[in-house]
Amino acid sequence: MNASALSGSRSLCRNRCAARGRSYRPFASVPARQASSRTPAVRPPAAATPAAGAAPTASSRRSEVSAERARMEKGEAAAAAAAAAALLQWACSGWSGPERRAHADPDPDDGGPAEASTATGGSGGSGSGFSGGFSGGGSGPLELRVVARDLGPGRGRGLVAAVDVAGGETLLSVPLTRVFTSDPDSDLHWSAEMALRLLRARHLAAAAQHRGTAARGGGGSQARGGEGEGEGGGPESLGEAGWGPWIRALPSAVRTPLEYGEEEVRQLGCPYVMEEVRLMQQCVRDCFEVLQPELSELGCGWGDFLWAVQIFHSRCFFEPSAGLHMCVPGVDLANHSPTQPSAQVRLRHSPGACQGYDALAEVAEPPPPEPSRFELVACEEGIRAGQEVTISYGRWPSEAFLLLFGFVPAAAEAGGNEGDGGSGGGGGGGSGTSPGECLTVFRDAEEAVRWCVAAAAAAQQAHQAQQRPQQQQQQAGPPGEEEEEHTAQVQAILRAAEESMPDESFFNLTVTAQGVDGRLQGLLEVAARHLPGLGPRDMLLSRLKERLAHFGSVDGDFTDDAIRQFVRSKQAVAQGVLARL
Ligand SMILES: C[S@@+](CC[C@H](N)C(=O)[O-])C[C@H]1O[C@@H](n2cnc3c(N)ncnc32)[C@H](O)[C@@H]1O
Repeated sequence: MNASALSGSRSLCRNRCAARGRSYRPFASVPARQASSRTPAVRPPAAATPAAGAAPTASSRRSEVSAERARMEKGEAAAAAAAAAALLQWACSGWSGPERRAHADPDPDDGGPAEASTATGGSGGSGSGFSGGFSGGGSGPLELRVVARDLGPGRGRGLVAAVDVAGGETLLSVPLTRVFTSDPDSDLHWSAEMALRLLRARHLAAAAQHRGTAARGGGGSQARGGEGEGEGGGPESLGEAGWGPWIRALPSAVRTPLEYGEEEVRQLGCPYVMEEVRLMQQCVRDCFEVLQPELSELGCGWGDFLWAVQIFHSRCFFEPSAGLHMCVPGVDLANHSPTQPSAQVRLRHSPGACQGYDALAEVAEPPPPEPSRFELVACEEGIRAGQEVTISYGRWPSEAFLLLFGFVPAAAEAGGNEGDGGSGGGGGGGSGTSPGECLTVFRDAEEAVRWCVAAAAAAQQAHQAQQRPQQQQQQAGPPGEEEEEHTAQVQAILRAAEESMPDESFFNLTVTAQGVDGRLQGLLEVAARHLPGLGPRDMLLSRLKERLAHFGSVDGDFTDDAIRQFVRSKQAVAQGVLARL
């Protein structure tokens, strides 16, 4: 029996929607620590030396500094390009997929030509594409159909088709031995456990690289790896030190709300999300406290740990049947498209892992064992040369994107062609929101019903005050009595709601661009039957206006564009529903 595709993109979604704080708390609380800021991606330039005899003017100094900065950025970009190019070859170790080129040493530091050097046709685009690198284990480098390319601020690197690709063609195929996978038996929170292993691997890979460099007399390209890595060595032969090529291609900075200060958390506006962010931040601080002794031995501090945790939050797939988080070198360069992904991922298992393999082996020579592989495959429509290769990370509300990936899909991406600068609408979730976007109206049934009871009481009081101002003052009962009456009402409504919708869970009651969550609608109808004076529509209108007010204005002074995008997306949902009520 041949290899079989086990999972499509739907079940192998990027990460689990662990955006709900409850599922995120791994340990009992230990004392909090102050977050320190991450190392910036671009180091400040070294002091420039003024020309002999001339006192540097402010402007000459500025231009020297910016020239130095540009040189450093170019150097870093070239190193990043080489590392990403080497990564794709390393990741596809043992793949017999796209044909191999008879070996000619491609120059990974040379952006443009390097791209053409492994492509079988035109690159379909100019710019800083990177490919090439060392062999994945055969006689020459694989002629991959994709290259990694820097797509600019706000998107980072991505994968781009180097040639026209037919529908269903495999673009990358990574053995599971080179997939960094969570340990399901660990007592630690999944991302903390993976972070510790990543930092240990980084430490060991750097030491191995240093030894390799020293043995070669100090020469050699960084991207080509250290001791034993050069020709495709990986964790299967080198243990933890074998992850070097992947680690060197990881971004040096990742920014998710785990790095937000209190002011940025407040800018999010929504109390539910603010609470979620604070819970996640606390959880990661707690994990750091627990792991600090082991981290110190690796020479790692809070900044390193935070970086590693965010690497996994922003790059893992979640495989639900085994409950595993998987970070897949090379495939982790694919960006998200909410509506028009050009590729998808799947897991292929080795014949030995397939049902019927043993029976077949009795009657015929079985094929040689193959490791299970994680693959990136072009969608049916195929991909044009030069087009970005994107996948869907899943249909999540924007808080999930924000909390884990640190970005919120832009309205233009949600509704129209990516990068077309259009205003969105249609195609996605409507109103320029991405599919899966929703607005939490109430966290749960109890909060909803308490709110309805309070709103009905306030409406009744306002009405009475209008009718008989004096009498109303005299008739108000003692506060304790009123409280009891409200609690009894809340209980009665909750019981009635449970009876009318016995199979529903009432967690996270939402509205979307398409309409109102049926559970919320049902709950409001039950509440309205018990509370005189307010209909379900009045209650929803009033609560949505309240929720809209939480988000303030999108013209606010946001420090992170992801926050602006988040606020804009939530406002769009609320406004869309309000307009249709
Ligand atoms: C799996 S990585 C993809 C590769 C990444 N761009 C890089 O440079 O390494 C996920 C990260 O890419 C960025 N990203 C992915 N899709 C994006 C999109 N549609 N818009 C903006 N940023 C995106 C986000 O920073 C996200 O956390």
